[in-house]
Amino acid sequence: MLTVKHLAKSYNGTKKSLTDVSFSVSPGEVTVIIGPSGAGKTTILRSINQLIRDDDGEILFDDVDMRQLNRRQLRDARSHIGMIFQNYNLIEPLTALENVLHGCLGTKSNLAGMFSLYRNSEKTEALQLLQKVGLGDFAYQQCRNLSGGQKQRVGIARALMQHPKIILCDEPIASLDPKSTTVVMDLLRDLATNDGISVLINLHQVDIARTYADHVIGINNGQVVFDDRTAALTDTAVTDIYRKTTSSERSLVYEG
Ligand SMILES: Nc1ncnc2c1ncn2[C@@H]1O[C@H](COP(=O)(O)OP(=O)(O)OP(=O)(O)O)[C@@H](O)[C@H]1O
Repeated sequence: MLTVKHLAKSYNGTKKSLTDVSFSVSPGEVTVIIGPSGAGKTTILRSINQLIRDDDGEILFDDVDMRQLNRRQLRDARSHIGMIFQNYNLIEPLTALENVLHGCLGTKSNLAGMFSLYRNSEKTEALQLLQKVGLGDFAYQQCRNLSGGQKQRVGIARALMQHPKIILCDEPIASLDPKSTTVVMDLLRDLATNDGISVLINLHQVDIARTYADHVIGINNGQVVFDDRTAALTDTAVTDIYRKTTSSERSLVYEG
């Protein structure tokens, strides 16, 4: 359903943040990307829905290359891709319900979106989604009054409002305590297993990757150094993924 081929990205024209990155994400699976800080995990995730423009490669989402789409086509494709962020990206003064409703803005005309005109069926669905993530009683609370774990669950409900085929999560638990981490990861796992939604997650916590992932991709220095089922993620493999790159290896990546 998602295949990334030979993706390359340089932010400043010389240093390559990604070099020839290829991998696939299967339907209904949790795929976790791990790797040291600065390895390129966020760059990969943001390239998939073209929040940043990569330099080379293919991003096949349901066999269509995201890189070749015009603005309207890209907006349409993005409406099937949910995003979950470390800092939640909610509108804090608005209620949980209003934030979830924002998930369907991508399907509305500019005018309806500007005036936040939602159908009753959409409001009902947003309430149901808040119940699904365990926040039925918080629908009318301003998001600024919610805990981090609750905010992330609002973010998940907002993504679900898009009826996504895939949810991209950039360090979704980085700001959460262990209890909230479990709630959020259980929820993401459940969406893959029971709703058939593909979930692609950038994580720093190897133990969480081992617990929740079907498939792990290891990135080091802008390159894929591990791509296998979770059972193959041995301690040796983890050490290799997190190894420091030597200056000669880095110079390979720096070449133009
Ligand atoms: N906007 C930018 N301008 C210039 N360089 C950037 C930009 N964003 C990222 N980079 C560089 O690209 C490389 C990959 O960054 P990226 O944020 O994708 O890594 P990451 O693996 O997600 O790191 P972290 O785990 O710390 O979030 C790093 O060397 C980073 O400094």
